Amino acid sequence: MTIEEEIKAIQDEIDKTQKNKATEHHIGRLKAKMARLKDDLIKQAMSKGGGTGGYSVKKSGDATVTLVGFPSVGKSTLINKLTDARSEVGAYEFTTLDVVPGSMEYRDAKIQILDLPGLVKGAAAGKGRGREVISVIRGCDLILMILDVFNFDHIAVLEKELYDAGIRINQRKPDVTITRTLKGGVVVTSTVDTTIDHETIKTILGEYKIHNALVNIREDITADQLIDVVRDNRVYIPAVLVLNKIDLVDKEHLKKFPKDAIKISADRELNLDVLKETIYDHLGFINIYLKPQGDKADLEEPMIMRGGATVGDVCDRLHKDFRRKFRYAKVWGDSAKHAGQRVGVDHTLCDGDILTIIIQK
Ligand SMILES: Nc1nc2c(ncn2[C@@H]2O[C@H](COP(=O)(O)OP(=O)(O)OP(=O)(O)O)[C@@H](O)[C@H]2O)c(=O)[nH]1
Ligand SMILES: [K+]
Ligand SMILES: [Mg+2]
Repeated sequence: MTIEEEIKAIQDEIDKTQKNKATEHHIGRLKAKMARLKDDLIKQAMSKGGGTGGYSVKKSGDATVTLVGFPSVGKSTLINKLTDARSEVGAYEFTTLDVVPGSMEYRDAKIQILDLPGLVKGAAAGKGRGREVISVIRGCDLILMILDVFNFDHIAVLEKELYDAGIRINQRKPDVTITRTLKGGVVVTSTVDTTIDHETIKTILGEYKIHNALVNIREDITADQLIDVVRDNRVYIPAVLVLNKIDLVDKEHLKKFPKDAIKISADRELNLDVLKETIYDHLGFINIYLKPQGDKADLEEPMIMRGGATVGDVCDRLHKDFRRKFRYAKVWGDSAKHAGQRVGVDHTLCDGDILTIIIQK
């Protein structure tokens, strides 16, 4: 049996198993097996490429957004309208074979957008340079899932490919920690009621050969989410649904699509301003004002960071040596307990904070 066939066999077994308390732990074991096989598949696909032919994409700007979709949904047409890029457009599939970067300036932010080759079914397992495309997607800050009015049902395939590649869209990392221990078995503590029972948790960990660990659960999670925590190679990225080519259908027909999809025509430039605003909002930028020691803060030109950024992130942005040479920082603003609070690299900043960084000379 090939890995694909094994995965299929396990999926069939999960599908035909009645879901109830008595079978929960059997299903948990099957899911863990399947997750492991999918990881094998990804590894296999990567080694086949021999490590060559990967796209080298230099990140630039304040954040990176990728255009993800099936061939010919209009990704290249869109990047040409949103940025300074000139990516080839064609009425045939796989016009784009490379990653094409563009830069969009919006409000005070410089946003990098990457046009990608079309993703197809089986991409996560390496089809159509799928692995290379996926590794670019894994590194981005926001995914635009591009669909067109003719093939909206492709959404399920896109979601599955991203999922199989370890990309979790519009999810937070579960608030669960697993700490390996030398003995004592698997001990589960939880601060909330959990839907999966402790036996199932142990079974799933056992599938990954974890027989001694402290599992601390602070949020109710599914078996699949527990597997994600065990695997620890998942990325959590926000995504926005974009429906292109709306110029080709009438208003009545458009009502059939989900409300939260941004409906555009890249070619006719319909609704692109709404899309830009949505991109900006989803990236959750914050402004940080730098204040050199003993001097006034620069209130004219804030530094644009992503929400959740730490003092260390600001150091990295300023200079490659800043984190190494860092001594301490002082903060004024919403993140500070008091004006001028002394903080370390792990301190999380808020929008509007004023920051002084002190480094070794
Ligand atoms: N009517 C209409 N056609 C569009 C629109 N956007 C793109 N197209 C057409 O759709 C076809 C495919 O566009 P591309 O921009 O090459 O699509 P792509 O997603 O980059 O395709 P690949 O690179 O092959 O994956 C071209 O013929 C475009 O002119 C749109 O908003 N409306
Ligand atoms: K095309
Ligand atoms: Mg293209």
